Amino acid sequence: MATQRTFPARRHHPASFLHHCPDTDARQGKHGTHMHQFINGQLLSGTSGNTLDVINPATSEVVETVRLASVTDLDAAVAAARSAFPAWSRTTAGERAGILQKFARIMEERAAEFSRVESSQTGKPLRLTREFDVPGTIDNIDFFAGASRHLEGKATAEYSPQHTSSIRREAIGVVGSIAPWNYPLQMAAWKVLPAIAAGNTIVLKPAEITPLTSLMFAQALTDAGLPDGVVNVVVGDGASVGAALMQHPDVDMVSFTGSTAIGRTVLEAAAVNAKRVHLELGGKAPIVVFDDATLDAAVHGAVAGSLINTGQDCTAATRAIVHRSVYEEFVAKVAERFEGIVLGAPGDTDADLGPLVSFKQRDHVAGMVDRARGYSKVVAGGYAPTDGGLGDGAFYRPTLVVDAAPDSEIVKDEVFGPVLVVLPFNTDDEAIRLANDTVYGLAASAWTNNLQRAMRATREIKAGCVWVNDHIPIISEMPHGGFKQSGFGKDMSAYSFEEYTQVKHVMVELDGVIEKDWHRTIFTLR
Ligand SMILES: NC(=O)c1ccc[n+]([C@@H]2O[C@H](COP(=O)([O-])OP(=O)(O)OC[C@H]3O[C@@H](n4cnc5c(N)ncnc54)[C@H](O)[C@@H]3O)[C@@H](O)[C@H]2O)c1
Ligand SMILES: C[N+](C)(C)CC=O
Repeated sequence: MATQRTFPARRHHPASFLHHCPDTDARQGKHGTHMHQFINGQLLSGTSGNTLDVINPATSEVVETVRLASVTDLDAAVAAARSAFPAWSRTTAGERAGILQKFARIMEERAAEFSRVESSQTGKPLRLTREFDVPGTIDNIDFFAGASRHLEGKATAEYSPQHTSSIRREAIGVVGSIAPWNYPLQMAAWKVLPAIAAGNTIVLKPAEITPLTSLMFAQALTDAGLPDGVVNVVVGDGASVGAALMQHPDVDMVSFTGSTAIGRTVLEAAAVNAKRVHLELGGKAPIVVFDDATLDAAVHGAVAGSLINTGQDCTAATRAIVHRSVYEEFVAKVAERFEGIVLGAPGDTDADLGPLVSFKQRDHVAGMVDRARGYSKVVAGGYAPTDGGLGDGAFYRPTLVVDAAPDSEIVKDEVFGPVLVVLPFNTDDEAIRLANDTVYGLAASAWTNNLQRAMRATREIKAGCVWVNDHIPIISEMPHGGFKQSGFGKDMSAYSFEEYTQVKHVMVELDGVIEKDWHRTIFTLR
């Protein structure tokens, strides 16, 4: 199934899931539905009194207007999840798998709709959502349907002569999850699926600017037979509703994907009640190109790996660390390919790349590039295009930066946009040192035809994933997650499933005696 997860060799319709809603008249707002909370199996309106427009960043059109959740809405969602937990956690693995299998088939039927809505709320090319986001999500659902039936533990046995010990792997309870805006559908899937497959219930807060496919996802799960309250989606802002979810006394585990800065606050909040924490944070992935690499393959990998999802990918190639003997050629070839990249709106079939998710994100990217001009050289891109109708969107040209010092902002900090910086190296030791010269450790790649070099890179680069001669592919069976300040815990794979369970040791005394041997050894019971 590797093909459906790899980056594909790229006009907007307003998002709509109105036909899933029970009461059209009550729900309609100027730009569509106002029912953007999914609590206890019902689509509801948020009660905070604040609204937020979901905007297609390719066109600046308003897709939907969301009435944001209040903390009271959040409390209702947590209460629904709490009350659904006893029954859901006692379902058999086979029952949970059956619902997930049905859900996967529903998602297949609605794939075009999911792809369209995902593109409209993020500006992503339909090519990307059709070939990557939606099929990847369906494969994930099928994976976790299977994983739910593979509870693992050590063998039951008499490790003490008087007792039989066995392992139970149990659900944790109510999970509070927070997701970012870069892959809204996939992130919802990565949070929800392992949690419910293991028998937990969940309250998910998607990024408030891209909530639509998370709501559709929850609704489709209900259509597949998921009981009310098992999955709840609350659309509210991070500082109030997000923080309240992480601190909620009735939430047993928190799972957060987003920036390292907010991740730290999540960790602090979880410490108060000693909650289990799962953090998937930022990245600054190196792509290390040795002198024996097939250079054109490395150039392709650098272009696709840095520009996927307009660079808004936590594993995106951001720092090309290139042997000095091939450095000039590498820079020239990447710059040429960057210049050839076509930008466009989701439905533009010629387009390779969409816009940034918002004008705010574009300004952040442009600000970092503008500051970098003061200490480095921008050899491709570095501006927001206005020709060909792109002026209405948050577009930014693929940007290549050279001659930056290893400790400069553009090399050290996460840009989260279509920007690649290239650094030269002379020795293998220097390459590995530069690759590890970051607080992040999410992903990395090494490009070489020398087996020993490849093996050294996979062993010595401190990252949760090291690719050899590729950069970006992910697969449901294998874990995704960081080292260092990229967080801890794994998404996807059996590792993720296990994180949403807790291991219980059950020890049964076998002989039925009142005074046990160990009592006599350490007590004189009188
Ligand atoms: N490691 C991974 O798997 C992974 C995947 C995708 C994105 N990311 C990271 O996410 C970041 C980009 O996403 P972003 O800008 O949405 O990140 P962000 O940290 O600003 O926001 C992420 C989520 O946290 C919420 N939030 C904001 N303030 C909060 C608070 N005080 N308490 C609780 N929740 C709060 C937001 O509403 C949003 O839903 C990048 O750093 C990227 O690397 C990591
Ligand atoms: C989800 N993933 C791994 C595709 C990219 C993270 O931002």
